[in-house]
Amino acid sequence: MSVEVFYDDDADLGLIQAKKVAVIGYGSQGHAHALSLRDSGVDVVIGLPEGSKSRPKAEEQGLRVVTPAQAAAEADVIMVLAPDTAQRGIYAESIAPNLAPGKAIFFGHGFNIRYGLIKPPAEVDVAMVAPKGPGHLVRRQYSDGKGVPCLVAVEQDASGNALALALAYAKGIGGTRAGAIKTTFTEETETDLFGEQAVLCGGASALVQTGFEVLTEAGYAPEVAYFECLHELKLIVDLMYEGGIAKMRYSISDTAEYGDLSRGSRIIDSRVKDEMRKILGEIQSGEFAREWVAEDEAGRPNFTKWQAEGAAHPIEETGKKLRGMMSWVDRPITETA
Ligand SMILES: NC(=O)C1=CN([C@@H]2O[C@H](COP(=O)(O)OP(=O)(O)OC[C@H]3O[C@@H](n4cnc5c(N)ncnc54)[C@H](OP(=O)(O)O)[C@@H]3O)[C@@H](O)[C@H]2O)C=CC1
Ligand SMILES: CC[C@](O)(C(C)=O)C(=O)O
Ligand SMILES: [Mg+2]
Ligand SMILES: [Mg+2]
Repeated sequence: MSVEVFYDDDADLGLIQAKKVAVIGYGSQGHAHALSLRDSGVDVVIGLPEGSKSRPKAEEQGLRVVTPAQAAAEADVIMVLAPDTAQRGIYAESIAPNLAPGKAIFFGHGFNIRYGLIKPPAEVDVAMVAPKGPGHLVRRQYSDGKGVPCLVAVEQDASGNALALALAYAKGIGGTRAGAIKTTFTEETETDLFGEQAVLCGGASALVQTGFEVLTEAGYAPEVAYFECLHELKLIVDLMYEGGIAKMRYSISDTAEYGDLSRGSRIIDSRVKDEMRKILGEIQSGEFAREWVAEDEAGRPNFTKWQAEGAAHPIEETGKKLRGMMSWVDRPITETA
């Protein structure tokens, strides 16, 4: 393997325990990083605006909450875990005035650095610790004594110790239990955006919805269509996760495997591959980033419309009804402690 992977023994937790860490934002990633760092013996302060709805939650969970500016002023390491579109404004208003030589600014995703929306001064370390999974799973895995693999990257090494500090941070959230892979801000940003748009979120959601539509429009029961197109996807993906596509194909019937081998490439055909390449091009050129920043600045008209359309899709109503009957779906991933 050509990538460098670091585990617990390669990381010195003492490096991050010796620093004060400000976590800016307390959402999916923010709560996971802050609680796990605290449980790893790190001095953590949360930075949130006065009116933030995340404030009571962080305080109930025993964390000290101050404004982003105060947190940035107090801390040696500032981890920015606010929404990507909010980070540029938070940086200009609250972080930049509180940076000083010897401090470090960390990110959970490289978007703002990769697209030049944030340009930290040369005297500070700039690094990334990006878990390869949703924040609620990051916290749950840490609490269960495990970890979610993460990517680490250094954009600017003013101290000469930025990678060691990033690895210490990764250890504090359980990342080096599973493995921390060294990468760059560019590679993390472009692959993360591609993965979520073409495969994991955009691709998978469209595949599931379209399959459900084809079955129900042909007169099959929505409940049966839901099982075939959504529910069983987890069971199939669990097998892929455990042992790759080969293990999934080993476990399914010969009939399913023949259908997979003979029909799959008719669904994901060369037109789909060309479209994936186009999407990657928009990410690499910065076109997607410009579009998303403009959409956010305009008050997210398309985002809101598409979100509402997705929520109103008939598969959601069917799923809500069916999940209520499934006693084994009893611990939502978004429930963490
Ligand atoms: N979601 C995930 O699992 C993953 C996210 N990432 C990256 O992590 C970062 C955070 O994303 P995510 O956890 O999804 O974010 P969320 O949307 O879940 O949470 C954002 C948090 O930031 C707070 N916030 C909003 N505006 C400000 C502000 N002006 N100043 C300070 N805090 C603010 C929000 O508070 P309020 O509740 O008041 O809105 C909320 O607590 C992003 O860079 C993202 O790309 C990386 C890997 C996976
Ligand atoms: C797949 C979506 C993701 O990239 C993630 C959980 O890793 C995100 O930005 O939320
Ligand atoms: Mg991701
Ligand atoms: Mg992402």
